[in-house]
Amino acid sequence: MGQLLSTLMRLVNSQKHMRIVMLGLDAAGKTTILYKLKLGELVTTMPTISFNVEQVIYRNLSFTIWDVGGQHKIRPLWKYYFQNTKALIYVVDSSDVDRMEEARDELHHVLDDPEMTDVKILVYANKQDLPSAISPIELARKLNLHALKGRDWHVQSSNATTAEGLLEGLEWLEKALK
Ligand SMILES: Nc1nc2c(ncn2[C@@H]2O[C@H](COP(=O)(O)OP(=O)(O)OP(=O)(O)O)[C@@H](O)[C@H]2O)c(=O)[nH]1
Ligand SMILES: [Mg+2]
Repeated sequence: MGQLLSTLMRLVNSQKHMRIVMLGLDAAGKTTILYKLKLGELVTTMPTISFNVEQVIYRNLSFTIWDVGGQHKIRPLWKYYFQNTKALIYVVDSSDVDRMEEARDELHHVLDDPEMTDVKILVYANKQDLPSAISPIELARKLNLHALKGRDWHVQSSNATTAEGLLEGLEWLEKALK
């Protein structure tokens, strides 16, 4: 019995806990992604006015994912979620070509914060199902990711409504965080 308990405790303790912040412009698909990962369900979302937080278990990692509202007037609040963050998930609506520069500038502004110097960066090139969506390669160029010297980043194509690409993104994060 004692041995069983200690084996169980070892298993529980072997699970690594990681704090992740998920950001991106309004309507990029962050809340849709969070609940698709958490519940496997497509939820009807409203624009997030503060944040949602959920624990998502992936393999032996336990991610606490903070999904913070992306509307312009509340973006100054993003910085309050940076402390102790191991990774940034940055969600982009790949079809919203008119706002690519805005998405790029907000991302680089976040990454300039001293709290974010070591974070792994997973970009979901979301809404790939829409006809005007640009490719992940094109998105990496538009976001100027190649200028991020010495940073670990990855662009994952996704469709949050069907969950396509979401787990592949977490898989990259799991490896990057090892
Ligand atoms: N076609 C398509 N629609 C999507 C996709 N992901 C999200 N959406 C839709 O986009 C809209 C906005 O999604 P949200 O998840 O609320 O966006 P958000 O990034 O949380 O927005 P804020 O909370 O305002 O920052 C919703 O109508 C979603 O159903 C996708 O991959 N494809
Ligand atoms: Mg939201």
